[in-house]
Amino acid sequence: MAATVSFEGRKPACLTGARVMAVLALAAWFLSGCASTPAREQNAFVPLVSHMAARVKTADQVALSKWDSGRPVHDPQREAEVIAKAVAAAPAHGLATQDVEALFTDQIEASKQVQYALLDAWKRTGRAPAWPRRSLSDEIRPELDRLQIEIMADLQQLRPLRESADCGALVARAVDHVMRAAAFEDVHRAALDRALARVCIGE
Ligand SMILES: O=C(O)C(=O)C[C@]1(C(=O)O)C=C[C@@H](O)C=C1
Repeated sequence: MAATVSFEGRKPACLTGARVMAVLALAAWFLSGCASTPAREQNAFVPLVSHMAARVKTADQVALSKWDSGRPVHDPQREAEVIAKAVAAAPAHGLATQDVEALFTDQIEASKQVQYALLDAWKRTGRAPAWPRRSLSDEIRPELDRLQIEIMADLQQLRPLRESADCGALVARAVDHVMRAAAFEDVHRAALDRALARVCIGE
């Protein structure tokens, strides 16, 4: 006869009420992401990550315009303009100029990462997608300028949280949220990580 395990006469320890409560509490803590972060702050980084993700995605259009024009990805003059504009706006947003310079250097690097990846892929197949064309100077760069203003405003709001111990977890949570909505490809996801590299301070 097969041996059976009987609990007769004693309640299995794992089913006691106190233990169930403890497991549920632990699960709630785990699912909430960061136990010490108030609920209203759980999605605090979503606007910043959304705007940075939109900037990353705009690199598709930049790459296409460069494919058509043959202009190089790296445009040092434009980069200097982007950084100078952000640095000039830093004091009004309560941000340190070095911080803003680092953050927008990262945004530019993320854009170049996408551009090089797409242009290389298009070179390999010998053609670029048939997306509608947009003017770099009249449409795409003004859009990047608008996103820059949004990102600066987001950074102003997030000043204390960027220094908190929960920053990394909150950014990761926001990335998950934005990625679910945006259906990004791997190239954009990797570039977004690059863009976010120096968002958390003092980790
Ligand atoms: O405006 C361009 O030409 C871009 O490629 C965009 C961008 C940026 O991210 O702002 C990225 C790389 C260039 O070196 C300059 C600027």
